[in-house]
Amino acid sequence: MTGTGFGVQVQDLTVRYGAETALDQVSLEIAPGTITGLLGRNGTGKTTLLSVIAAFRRPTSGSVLVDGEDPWENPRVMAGVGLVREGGDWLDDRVTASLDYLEGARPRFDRDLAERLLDTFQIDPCAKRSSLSRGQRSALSASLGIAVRTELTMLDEVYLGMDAPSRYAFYDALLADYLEHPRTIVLSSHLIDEIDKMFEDVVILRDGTVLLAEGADELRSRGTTVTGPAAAATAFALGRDVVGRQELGPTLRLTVFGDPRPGDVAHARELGVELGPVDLQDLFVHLTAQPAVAGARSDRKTEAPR
Ligand SMILES: Nc1ncnc2c1ncn2[C@@H]1O[C@H](COP(=O)(O)OP(=O)(O)OP(=O)(O)O)[C@@H](O)[C@H]1O
Repeated sequence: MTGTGFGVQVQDLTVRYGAETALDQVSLEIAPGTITGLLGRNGTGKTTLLSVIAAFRRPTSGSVLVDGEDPWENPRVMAGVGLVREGGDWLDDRVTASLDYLEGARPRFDRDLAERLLDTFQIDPCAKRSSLSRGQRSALSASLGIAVRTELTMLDEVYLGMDAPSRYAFYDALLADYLEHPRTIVLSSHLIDEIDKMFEDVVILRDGTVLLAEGADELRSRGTTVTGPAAAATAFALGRDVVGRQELGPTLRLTVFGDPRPGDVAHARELGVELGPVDLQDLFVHLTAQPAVAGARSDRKTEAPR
């Protein structure tokens, strides 16, 4: 699903807050019409990056292009860019006033959808945002973030305050609307296991730099789970980078990181172990816990949209 929505090119982007360097020479690309997971541990620069892309903040140096143009004071581009944060501080206090505002200001805003989502999350449109619980404020922000349908929609950990049923309702609603109305979506998070199936591309930030930027499937293919009798699984994993271990009675499941090797399938069959796919969450924890990873790319080359 590509070609609809705004693409983003970030080149050598540095942002400093006084002596603190939040982003250091970051280069990456977000293809139009994709869902990208922007991942990183706390304080790695995710919000700062999204704020610069949304033109809330000027970079210290480097450049950002959204749909081919500098977004700063650019009404055409900004009309198609939405950055949604958890607390809904971008919204009016009265929910209906936010709906009225978005209807006037954002041509693609779907009020019916917004009202249906508010109903799903049991939010009274006549309520005041300040009277809602934290989870309801998150759900309000997330609902309007979906319904606004900006060509580039960035959701910055918007679902953190929501309980599990609400989060799953949000993921379902976002995916359904994305399939019907393709656009570019960036989801920032450090909680990955619930949403990793949605990502087509993944950017992982670490200490203000790009640790890795690639297709989610490509990243997943760099890890394998090995399941079988403990001795056999251990024999298969010998000399490999083991990043996860789970004992299930006499059975052992190991998660190994690294590109598959020729002969792996035959070797697994000989040993009587099963090879399977890996969770992005496991790889994320491994990659971001370590000082350096061989093979991780420090930037993302320009790619034709897939
Ligand atoms: N307004 C600010 N003034 C000074 N330092 C800041 C400011 N905003 C962010 N920082 C610092 O910049 C770095 C990156 O912060 P940022 O909020 O972008 O990270 P994040 O990845 O979004 O974190 P989290 O997952 O915790 O929300 C952190 O070290 C943070 O302390």
